[in-house]
Amino acid sequence: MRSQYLLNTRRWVVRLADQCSQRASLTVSAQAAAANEPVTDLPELVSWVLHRGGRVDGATLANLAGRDGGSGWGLKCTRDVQQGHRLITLPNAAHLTYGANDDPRLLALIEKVPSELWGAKLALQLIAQRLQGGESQFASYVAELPKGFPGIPVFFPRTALDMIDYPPCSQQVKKRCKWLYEFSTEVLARLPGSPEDPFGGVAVDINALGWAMAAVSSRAFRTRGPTQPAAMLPLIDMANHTFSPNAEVLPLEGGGGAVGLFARRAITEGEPLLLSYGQLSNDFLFMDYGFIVEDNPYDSVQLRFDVNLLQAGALVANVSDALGAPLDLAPRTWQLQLLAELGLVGPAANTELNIGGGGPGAELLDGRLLAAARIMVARADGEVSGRGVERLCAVDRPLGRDNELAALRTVGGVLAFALSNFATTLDQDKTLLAGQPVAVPQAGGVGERELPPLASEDEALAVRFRLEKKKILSRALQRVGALSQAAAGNSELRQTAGSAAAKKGSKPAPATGKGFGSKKR
Ligand SMILES: C[S@@+](CC[C@H](N)C(=O)[O-])C[C@H]1O[C@@H](n2cnc3c(N)ncnc32)[C@H](O)[C@@H]1O
Repeated sequence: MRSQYLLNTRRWVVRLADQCSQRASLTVSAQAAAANEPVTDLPELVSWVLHRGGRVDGATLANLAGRDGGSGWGLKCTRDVQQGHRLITLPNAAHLTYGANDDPRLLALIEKVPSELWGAKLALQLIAQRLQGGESQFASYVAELPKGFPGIPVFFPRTALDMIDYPPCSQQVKKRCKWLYEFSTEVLARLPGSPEDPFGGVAVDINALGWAMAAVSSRAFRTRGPTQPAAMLPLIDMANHTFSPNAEVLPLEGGGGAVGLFARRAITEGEPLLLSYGQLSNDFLFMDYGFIVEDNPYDSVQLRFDVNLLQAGALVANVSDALGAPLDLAPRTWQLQLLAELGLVGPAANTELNIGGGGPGAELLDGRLLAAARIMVARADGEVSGRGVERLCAVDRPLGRDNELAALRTVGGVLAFALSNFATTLDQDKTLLAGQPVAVPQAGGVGERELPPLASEDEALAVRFRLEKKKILSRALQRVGALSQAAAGNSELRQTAGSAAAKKGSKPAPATGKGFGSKKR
């Protein structure tokens, strides 16, 4: 079956090109993505590694579907091994990468890809290897790569894409689709018949490029450092992800680029061999790997700072000034100066704020967000000036009782505002995931419309992704509540005269408009 597949490789890519000419966008390749046919003859991959000069000692491939921390195929330990044991050795010759020995036409094409899209560079090499079929030294490896990558949002149909409902991620998906479309139509489509063509006249279309990009983003390693080409590491790349891995990939000393998969601790026979793909947010896991981790300590909600965001938060939380009027956060010169010191305004400002994402046990609130609120609710610069950026950002070190209560209330309003920007609530998402429909307000606020039960795995993944964002915002709101209680009961905090006060007993008002930032990568 595998050799037949190899013979068909060229035709398979052409078939994707045919599909693309009939359809406009990448989302149409969902069918190809859904066809995540199980890889066949997996032990052959082990033979191939041995044939390429590698070693396998205590590891094998296994179908781990349903096991914790893994999906589909993975690696497992075949005997008890000690910490530091080398389970797989992969010499340089078994790494799928690119370099000076490759076809100059391929290297010239790779050069056309911007350096930050390192995965796309390697994807072009993967396509070249795929088109070589049985002549490629990596034929066995390439043939056993999944034919589709379900869960990766660039392959989602429109309905599932819309369900992500989190602009930093949706925008990033659109950006990726745009790049795939432009590179395939403006660069790849012009290659057949030209002297620059490294693909032997085969039309490589957006679906073929999308497949290769997904294969790379979900499997490649950067063992040679950030400035060197990435590599696919056959067999080792069958290891699934966890944040508490029992294995790790390390370069071999004096190994001329060879790498090994090592046991990080003693591992018993039958245990899955799990790597950490990195301390990644769900945005990265979702977009690059097609899965998310529940209660991921590295996941965050990204907000884009703007004084208007604080103003919206103050309005939502009914923060009033000393005279009881709604707080007006039009910044004064000294406030703008302090916001500039925080790096939140000005030409070189970094306005990205993150709620959560610092790792296990880390502070959920963004110190710069609280500092900005402390500055903006202060009525006189003496309340906040001269403290230094670090002190202003210290979440657990209020400057004064009234200032802190108003600042925390404003931050709570910002979080509630961010939550209100989702089309559904956290509980409604849980209902949807339980297979039930939910009723949500119509756009414009008049009447309700029913959201039907989720229709696909893609839709369920999109809803699980956004549910995790809502959980982070809810936890951050709880944290604000706890900090407010502590500040209110802290008798050592000096009352700061003239500062804005949080109006007690008032409920957050509904808000409209998006306060999310856009994902930069
Ligand atoms: C490097 S591959 C690992 C081998 C893969 N399981 C396979 O069958 O080819 C990475 C892919 O495995 C899956 N995966 C890895 N770790 C996972 C996890 N903790 N939860 C869900 N899926 C996971 C995802 O589909 C991901 O894109």
